[in-house]
Amino acid sequence: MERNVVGVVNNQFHAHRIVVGVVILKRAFSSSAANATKVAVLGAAGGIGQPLSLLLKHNESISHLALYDIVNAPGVAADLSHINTHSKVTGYSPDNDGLKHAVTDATIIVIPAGVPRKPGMTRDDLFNTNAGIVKDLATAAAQYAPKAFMAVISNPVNSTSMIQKVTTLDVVRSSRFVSELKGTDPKNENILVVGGHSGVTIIPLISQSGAKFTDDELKALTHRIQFGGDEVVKAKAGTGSATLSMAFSASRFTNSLLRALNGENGVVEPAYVRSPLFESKGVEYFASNVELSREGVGKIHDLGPLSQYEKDLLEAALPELKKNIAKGVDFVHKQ
Ligand SMILES: NC(=O)c1ccc[n+]([C@@H]2O[C@H](COP(=O)([O-])OP(=O)(O)OC[C@H]3O[C@@H](n4cnc5c(N)ncnc54)[C@H](O)[C@@H]3O)[C@@H](O)[C@H]2O)c1
Ligand SMILES: O=C(O)C[C@H](O)C(=O)O
Repeated sequence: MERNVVGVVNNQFHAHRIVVGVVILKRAFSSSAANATKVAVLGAAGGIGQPLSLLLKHNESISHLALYDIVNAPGVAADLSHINTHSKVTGYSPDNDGLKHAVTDATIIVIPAGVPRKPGMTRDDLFNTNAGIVKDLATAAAQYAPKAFMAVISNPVNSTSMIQKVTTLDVVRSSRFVSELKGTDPKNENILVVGGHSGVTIIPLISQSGAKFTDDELKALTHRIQFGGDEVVKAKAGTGSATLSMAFSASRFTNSLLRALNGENGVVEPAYVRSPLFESKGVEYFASNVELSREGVGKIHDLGPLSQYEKDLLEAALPELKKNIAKGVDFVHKQ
């Protein structure tokens, strides 16, 4: 979903652009595919890949889970395959055309492959390494699975994706952080987060939830949501960034996309997609609520009413987002 992030590109016609982005949309989902749904996870042996694969093993809509990584994917697959849910699990390494076999006939390809941050690094510092990894994987996906929808998790998603779940993680965090402050059930706290997925580009629209906070509380809460990833990077002290909450979020997004591909109406998730919302300001990709459909991205929702505080957050986010997007686009053009 990788352009938690950027636009929806039909990879049949824009295969060379997949590089930057992550996700891609595609064509109509056939009813036979609905009965035999293969999901491929690329980077499946990593900190996100393993718990994500575990969660997907529990998804009854998936008939085949194909796991690929440069290390250990066959072992992870063997382990998961003993879980008594109905889906088949297969694991692939780069040997013997493993990547090709992993993605062929996939309906959805989720990409958590890549290097995570260490304390003191920004997501943007990961660009040089991760853009190349995503490019290689997305190129193979375009070649062997041209109909698949791709969801890219690899950071910096503001620059690497075309439709992503990243905003799902920000929404999951916001719900939890607000419920902690108010002492409520997080299931009832639906906080929309729009923009992008890095620092000031993360714009929580808390006013729409009806929750009342003092100015200081609101400022602190907004900062915590914008820098929730840094909180985890710091706590993990050099051993990685968020994996379990990201796996949960990616699993939620994948499940929503499967429901929409199977014909369910009204499935809405925040997603970073090519968007008309701020195109006139030169920002071509923007995360907002998106109705998922058989075609991937359906209706892109407006932001709704914003408080003055949120309007100011938006003004601060747009120039940074524009820069992030330009970086991904430049990378693609140089290939
Ligand atoms: N979008 C988000 O909200 C979000 C949240 C958390 C983490 N992330 C990003 O996700 C990425 C992965 O994080 P992690 O904690 O799982 O890292 P990790 O290092 O634990 O796992 C990454 C996995 O990718 C594999 N890999 C590397 N190159 C590969 C290639 N060419 N093909 C296949 N597999 C390859 C590695 O072998 C490893 O198993 C990082 O870039 C991180 O910043 C994004
Ligand atoms: O912070 C990171 O680098 C990982 C991820 O983007 C997050 O928000 O947790």
